[in-house]
Amino acid sequence: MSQESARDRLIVALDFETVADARALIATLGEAVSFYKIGMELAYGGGLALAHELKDAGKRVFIDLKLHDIGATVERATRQIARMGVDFLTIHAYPQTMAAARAGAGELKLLAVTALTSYDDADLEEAGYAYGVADLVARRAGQAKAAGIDGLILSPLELATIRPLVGPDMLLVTPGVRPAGADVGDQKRITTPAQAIAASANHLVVGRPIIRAADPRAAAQAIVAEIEGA
Ligand SMILES: O=c1ccn([C@@H]2O[C@H](COP(=O)(O)O)[C@@H](O)[C@H]2O)c(=O)[nH]1
Repeated sequence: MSQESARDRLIVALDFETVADARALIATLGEAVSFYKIGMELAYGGGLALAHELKDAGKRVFIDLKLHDIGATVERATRQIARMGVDFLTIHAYPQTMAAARAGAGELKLLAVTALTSYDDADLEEAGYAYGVADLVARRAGQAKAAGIDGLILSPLELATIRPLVGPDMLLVTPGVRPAGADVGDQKRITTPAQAIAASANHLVVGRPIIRAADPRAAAQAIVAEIEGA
């Protein structure tokens, strides 16, 4: 059971083309949101600098760059990101990548991406994997724990089987979250916020259902209320 407040368990994905668009959303959300994710789209548009602004404003920051390269490069890139003083960084859950990131991370918390939430069994087979989603996520969860990784990115559908495997201290962070009736988009493995929290997610990552909502602040507050009531 997470000790964090419902508000602190929601991470809003700043999936915008420009820093100006991201700043406008952050201003709209105000105190309703305390934790933000900067992913590839915004990072490649100058958004990494926003991480410092967010930290200075007392927010928590998750850098979602899903590092994966030869070990030396991953270790050095992870060390650079750790110097930014952010809270979470994603890496792909390959053993070499996880070991290298661990070596560079210091106090920065690492989250290993097990199987993207836009993938189902057929997508994994097409990509050449010998495992379906359930087996691949379980295998990578075990490897991440052995590598001393702090947490996992997985879909809420895997929480019930993975939590007992990794124990209470591993951070389980789930994209693939949709309030009832929300547009699913390209996500394939989803639940509602309440279902994800009830299944032991520490944090939920939500993008479009908030950032593309007609009233993003109300959408975020509704998800925080759903987390609280779960
Ligand atoms: O497996 C993964 C890993 C990362 N993501 C990221 O989370 C958000 C989800 O956005 P929505 O708009 O709520 O679908 C997005 O930034 C992804 O890059 C993921 O969805 N699945």
